[in-house]
Amino acid sequence: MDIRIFFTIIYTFTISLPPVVVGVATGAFLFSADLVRKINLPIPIDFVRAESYGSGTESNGAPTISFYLKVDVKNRHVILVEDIVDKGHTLSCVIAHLKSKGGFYPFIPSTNVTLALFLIKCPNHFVVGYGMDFAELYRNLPYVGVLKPEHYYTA
Ligand SMILES: O=P(O)(O)OC[C@H]1O[C@H](OP(=O)(O)OP(=O)(O)O)[C@H](O)[C@@H]1O
Repeated sequence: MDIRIFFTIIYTFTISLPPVVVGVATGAFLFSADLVRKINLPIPIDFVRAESYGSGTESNGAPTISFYLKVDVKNRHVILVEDIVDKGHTLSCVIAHLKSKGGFYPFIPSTNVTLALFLIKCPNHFVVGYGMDFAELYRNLPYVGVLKPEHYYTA
């Protein structure tokens, strides 16, 4: 059997396992919780922690990401759950890491990542609530709101 066909069969088999849900904490914790309760399968759920905004409203451009996944994502389909994408630094770091965990079958990455994003369209305002924060506050609001600039401008 051609080696590529062999690995494609293995890939098809492994990728047909139930997906692994990986939420990006902290912001995506409520969306992740709501999302997984709609999935009627015995699926593993885990989180990575990422932070680049600190207590301000601008990304520092270099997210601090802690990967302490308890779940093995190798050869699995990962549903990556994010609350919001702004500059995209966090997302690209996390995806690169997840893919590096999986290695490659010939020609095919063995860890597939699909993004489940909460805020797909967002006006150009600083939004909080439903997991999203300003200086660690407002995450528990049961809705998404716009933070008035007077709350974060000090000068
Ligand atoms: O596309 P980017 O510019 O990288 O920004 C998006 C990220 O910023 C926020 O996280 P934050 O750094 O505020 O940490 P938090 O999830 O703990 O609130 C948000 O939850 C995303 O993960």
